[in-house]
Amino acid sequence: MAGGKAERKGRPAPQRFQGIQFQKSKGQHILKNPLIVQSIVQKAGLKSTDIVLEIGPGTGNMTMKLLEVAKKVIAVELDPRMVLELQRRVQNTPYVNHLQLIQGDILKTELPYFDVCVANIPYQISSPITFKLLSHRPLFRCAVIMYQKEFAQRLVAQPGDPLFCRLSVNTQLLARVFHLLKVGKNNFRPPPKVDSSVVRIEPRTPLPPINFKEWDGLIRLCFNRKNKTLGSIFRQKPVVALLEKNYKTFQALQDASGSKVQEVGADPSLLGDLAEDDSMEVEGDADAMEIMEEDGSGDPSSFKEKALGVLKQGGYEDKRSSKLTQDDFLRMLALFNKAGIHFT
Ligand SMILES: C[S@@+](CC[C@H](N)C(=O)[O-])C[C@H]1O[C@@H](n2cnc3c(N)ncnc32)[C@H](O)[C@@H]1O
Repeated sequence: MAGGKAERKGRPAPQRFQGIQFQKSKGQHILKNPLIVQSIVQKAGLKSTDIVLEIGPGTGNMTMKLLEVAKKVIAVELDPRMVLELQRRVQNTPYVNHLQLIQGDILKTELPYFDVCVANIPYQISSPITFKLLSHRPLFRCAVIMYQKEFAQRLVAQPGDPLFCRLSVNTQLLARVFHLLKVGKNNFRPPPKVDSSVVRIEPRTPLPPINFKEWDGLIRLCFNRKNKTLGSIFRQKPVVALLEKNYKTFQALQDASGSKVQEVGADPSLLGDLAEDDSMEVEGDADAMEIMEEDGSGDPSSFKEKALGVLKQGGYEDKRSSKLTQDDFLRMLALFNKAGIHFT
């Protein structure tokens, strides 16, 4: 049994399984409650024809259940000790030819074709793996993934929720997301410090025909200070300077080409960029920007007035990003781009 003897001198005994010591640096928290494993597999709604991608199978508690239902499981595991353990576990079972085990880092692995992804992932790769899946083509049917509870809450947060953020907007642009199940820390061995939640992700198809770099530029800017009005964000000197620079570059490109510059369409390879979980990188910190905010009494023909004019036209000037819907952001981006204002 994992853990072996009880605690020695107040230190928790090392957590082991079949001689394997679990490594926190690899997010190795094994799901030990069979009822939770069963519930996750059942909520994935698998068909007997499905190819399932499992990320981080570990010792294979979920893998064995997936093999009972799916046609094939492709499991990508970083730790060679876990790969050996899972190979040992599946051999001499009827499923041995239905499991393809790949040893490697899922973030560096070219994803194979799969219908459904089911995974209890290491939480440190939550954001990049979510966007890697969502930029994979052909699209999968759904993903049922265990995340740290707070991350899951941000994924599904709606406008007006305190946790509504750039992650919520970007994920929900690409997929419908549903909270399925809360999972307490004691269902894992060793127990992590945080609670967990299982989320279902269904990719949207087709995606809105927008340039994702432009989209992300706008969303970063808006969520840099999500509780400020958009009018106040677009009055900040560094923001005005950045947008004006983009504007001039775009105009120059148009002049040089002698025609309208082609907009980049909905290219899924650009989706990976949405994974970075920080806010807009306009030079200067938020407090400094407060001081640098323009007073609004400037030259009406200035670039700042042009940008504010777009906000007014759409009725956004007094709105806050924390309360805006996906459609609001899409409409705002279209208005800015129509006025020649760009975010990349
Ligand atoms: C939270 S454990 C889940 C284990 C098992 N699926 C379960 O539910 O009991 C995460 C697993 O992902 C593996 N892992 C960590 N980083 C990984 C990566 N970058 N690529 C693939 N697997 C990874 C760990 O070695 C570990 O086995």
